[in-house]
Amino acid sequence: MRIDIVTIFPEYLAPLDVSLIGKAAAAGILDIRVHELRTWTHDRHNTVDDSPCGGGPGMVMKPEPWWEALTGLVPPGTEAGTRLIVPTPSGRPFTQRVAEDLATASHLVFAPARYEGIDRRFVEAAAERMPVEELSIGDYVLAGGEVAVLVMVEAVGRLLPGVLGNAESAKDDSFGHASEGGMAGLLEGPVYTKPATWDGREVPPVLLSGNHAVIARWRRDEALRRTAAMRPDLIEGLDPDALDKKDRAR
Ligand SMILES: N#Cc1c(-c2ccc3ccn(Cc4cccnc4)c3c2)n[nH]c1N
Repeated sequence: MRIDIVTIFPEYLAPLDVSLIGKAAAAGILDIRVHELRTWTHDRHNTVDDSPCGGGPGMVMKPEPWWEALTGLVPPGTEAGTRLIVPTPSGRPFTQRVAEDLATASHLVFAPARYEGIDRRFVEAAAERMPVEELSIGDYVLAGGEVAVLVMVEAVGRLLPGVLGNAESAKDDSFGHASEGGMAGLLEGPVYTKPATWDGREVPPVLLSGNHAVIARWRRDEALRRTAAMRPDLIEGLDPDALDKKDRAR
């Protein structure tokens, strides 16, 4: 997967060189390219913003540099397989299901804006050339879209074949599809490691029993318990077929 990120703060995306995503890029699974939006400006001050039409606070990002950037990165006629992602507080929720959908694309272009956002006409013009997703990572207000891009690239990148090692798997992710069984659709339950006793606190004996069926049952019970406590909305949304008889007996 090729990922292009256009921003006025390229240094904000430095974390993508680290850890899981950095290793995936080094392995060639991801081809991540970060671009400075001002590359596509032509005035002496490399202007990317202007005052909002109709008045109001702040500044709005001009459509021209974004359009030139998009056209430079995705020349007309080469849009097949490319999706434009625009982080915005007014977008539809970015969820695990959205991440799974984006993971099927061959090319993602991210447009993290600043100020009050990008002139609407850029999104409208882009949508005539390729699918555009306006996405929000949560119900809080950030100062720009770069943090959202870090979140989205990690959530999507980890789903690509070869990114997670054999020891880890996205199969049982929280928020995954409950219908796939396992913990999918539920929050993660508690995790423990050695020592068996720490601070006078014991690891639950079942985890030391070696009985994998009983351990799996205990873990599912704990996942259900945590989900009911922290995210009852997810319980309501679970596919009934994904709940087995013992779950229903809880
Ligand atoms: N995804 C996402 C986001 C953002 C977000 C994303 C892009 C931009 C670009 C500019 N701003 C600042 C801004 C603009 C308009 C009103 N209020 C604030 C952004 C915020 N905030 N919260 C989220 N969950």
